[in-house]
Amino acid sequence: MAPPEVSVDVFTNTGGKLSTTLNPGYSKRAYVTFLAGTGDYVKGVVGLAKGLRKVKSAYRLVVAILPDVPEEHREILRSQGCIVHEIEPIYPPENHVQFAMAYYVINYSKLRIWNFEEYSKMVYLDADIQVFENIDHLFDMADGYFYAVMECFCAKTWSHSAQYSIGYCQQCPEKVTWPAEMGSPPPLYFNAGMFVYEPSRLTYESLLQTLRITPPTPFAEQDFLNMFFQHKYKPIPPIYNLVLAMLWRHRENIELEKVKVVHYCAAGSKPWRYTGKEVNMDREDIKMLVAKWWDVYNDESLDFKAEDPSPEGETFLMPSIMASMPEPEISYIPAPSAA
Ligand SMILES: O=c1ccn([C@@H]2O[C@H](COP(=O)(O)OP(=O)(O)O)[C@@H](O)[C@H]2O)c(=O)[nH]1
Ligand SMILES: OC[C@H]1O[C@H](O[C@@H]2[C@@H](O)[C@H](O)[C@@H](O)[C@H](O)[C@@H]2O)[C@H](O)[C@@H](O)[C@H]1O
Ligand SMILES: [Mn+2]
Repeated sequence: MAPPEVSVDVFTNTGGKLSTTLNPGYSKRAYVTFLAGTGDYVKGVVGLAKGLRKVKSAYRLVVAILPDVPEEHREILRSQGCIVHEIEPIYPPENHVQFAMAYYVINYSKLRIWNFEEYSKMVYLDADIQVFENIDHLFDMADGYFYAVMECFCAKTWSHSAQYSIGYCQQCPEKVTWPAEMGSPPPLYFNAGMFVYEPSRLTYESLLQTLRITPPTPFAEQDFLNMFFQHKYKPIPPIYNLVLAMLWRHRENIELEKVKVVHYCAAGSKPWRYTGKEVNMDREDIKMLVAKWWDVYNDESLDFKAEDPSPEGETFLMPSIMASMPEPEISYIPAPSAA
C-alpha cells in the first residue's frame, strides 16, 4: 500500500512559453539550489541548469552560494544562465552531535533561501538532482504548505533512529506496524533534497530563532525542517524526487518510467564521481540513470546562449533587494568545517 500523498492534480504546464506580463505571480517564481565549497558539486549545478533548459522550464535557476565558492565557478554558473546569489553560512548551535555525514553541517545554510522574498514561490533542488521532465506545474500547488517527497528509513544512516531499530519505514507502514507501547508512529518525514516552499521574511526569522534553541540531530537541516514544517508538510509522489535507494528498498512504490526528478543521493551515485564500485552502483537502473545525467551534462546544445530568451524576460531580474537587508546577527559557534 503506497503511503498517503497529496495528489498533484494542478494545472499541468507542458513547459511552453508562459506570459509573465499577465500574471505577475509567474515572474516571481524560480528554482533554487545550494552550492558550497570549491569542489565538484558545481558540475551538479551545471547539469541541473541544463536539465531545466532541456525540459523548457519557464523559470530561472537561482544558486545560493557560500562565500567559499570560487569566482571561476560563479562565472561558469552565470554563463549557464544561473542567477548567482551569495549567502552567509548558518551554523547550528554549539553541539557534539554526530551528523550522518560530517559535511551535513553546511546544509543549515540552506535556510537562507527563505529570505529570497523577491520570489513568491520557489522549488528547491539539491545540486545532485536532475529534472528529466517539466515540473513547472508544482508552482501552481496551493500556497500555505510545504511540499516534498517522503524519505525512506531503511538505510544504515538511520541506525540511530527508533524506526530503524524496529524495522519500521513510512514507505511500507503495513510491513512492520508501529508498536502501541512506543506511542504514536513518527509524523511523516520528507527528504530535504527537493521541496516547494514560499520565501517569507517572517518564516525566515522564525526558522533562525528556532534553530538557536534546537539541539542539532544527525540529519542536520533535514531533521530541523521536518520538525519546523511538521504541520504544513504535504507529501507529493516520489516521481518528483526519486531517492535512489528506493529502487532497492521499496521498488513496489516506484514506477521508474514515470519518474520526473532523480536524486543522486545514494553513496557512490553522484554522476560526476561515479565509479560503479560502491554497493548497488553496478545495478542496470543506476547505470542508466547516471548515463542519462551525463547525456544532459555533455549536451552542448543545452548550454546557455546569451541570445536565449530568459524564461521570465528581464522583468524581475533585479538584484535581490533582500540581499541588501542586513542579515539578522547569528551568534552561532561555528562547527568544525566539514565540507
Ligand atoms: O561539498 C558540498 C556538499 C553539499 N553541497 C550542497 O548540499 C546539498 C546536500 O548535500 P548532498 O546532496 O551531498 O546530500 P545527500 O542528498 O546526498 O544526502 C548538495 O546537493 C549540494 O547542493 C555542496 O554544494 N557542496
Ligand atoms: O543534510 C542532511 C541531508 O539529508 C538528505 O540526504 C540524506 C537523507 O535523505 C537520508 O535519509 C538518506 O538516507 C540519504 O541517502 C540522503 O542522502 C538530503 O537529501 C540532503 O539534501 C540533506 O538535507
Ligand atoms: Mn542530495
